[in-house]
Amino acid sequence: MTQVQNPAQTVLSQDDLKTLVGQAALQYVVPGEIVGVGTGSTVNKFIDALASMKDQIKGAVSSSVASTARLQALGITVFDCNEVAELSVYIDGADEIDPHGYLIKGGGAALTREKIVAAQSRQFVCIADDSKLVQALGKFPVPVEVIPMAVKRVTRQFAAMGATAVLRFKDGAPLVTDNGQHILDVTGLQIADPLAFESQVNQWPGVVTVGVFAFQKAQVCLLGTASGVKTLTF
Ligand SMILES: O=C(CO)[C@H](O)[C@H](O)COP(=O)(O)O
Repeated sequence: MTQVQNPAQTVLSQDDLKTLVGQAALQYVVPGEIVGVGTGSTVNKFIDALASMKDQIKGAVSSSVASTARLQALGITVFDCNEVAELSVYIDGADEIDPHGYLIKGGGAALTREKIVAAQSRQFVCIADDSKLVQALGKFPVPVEVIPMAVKRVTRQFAAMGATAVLRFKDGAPLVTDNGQHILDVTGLQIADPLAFESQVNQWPGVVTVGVFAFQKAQVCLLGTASGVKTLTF
């Protein structure tokens, strides 16, 4: 584990920690290449920092409509995922990070495209404040993107394993993702084996993506702490 100190020992807000890790992630961006970009408030800090490198990179592949809009507003070219065979690095946040680099993601409802871009990248660098580091995944409700006609069926399948799935709403209606699907937020899960859990839920008809990233885990995590940025490698 390496650590960048906060020499003045100033009190850092959660927003400051996100800014710190967003800037620290620039060291993983390869000049002349296309970078994979995630979604969320921490990634927004990375996108803002990336603007300083926009003339050194070819552009980005984005994981959401929101990130695409932010990248383009800063003058960064956004490529379609199908135009790019492989990315050297994918930078994204997380809702939970365990000691193996397994993640829960999808708090921002972008999990499907995030998993696709992560799978297309040689290295996943996760950026987060230290509140996201946990011993075991599952306190944060696991987002699962589901085709609308399967919502009730998948809800019953989670109930059969003793968990509770709740349909996510936005502005008084079921949230519709960038892919036209819904999100179930699942609590009461025991995720002893994230790889097995991801495999199992992936097989249920109607499930598009489960927000446990075990097959697409992080290789590096830049964690914002009161004393600076800690680098964890998995
Ligand atoms: O998975 C995500 C979006 O689908 C985000 O990366 C995750 O929710 C963390 O977001 P934030 O940086 O705002 O805490």
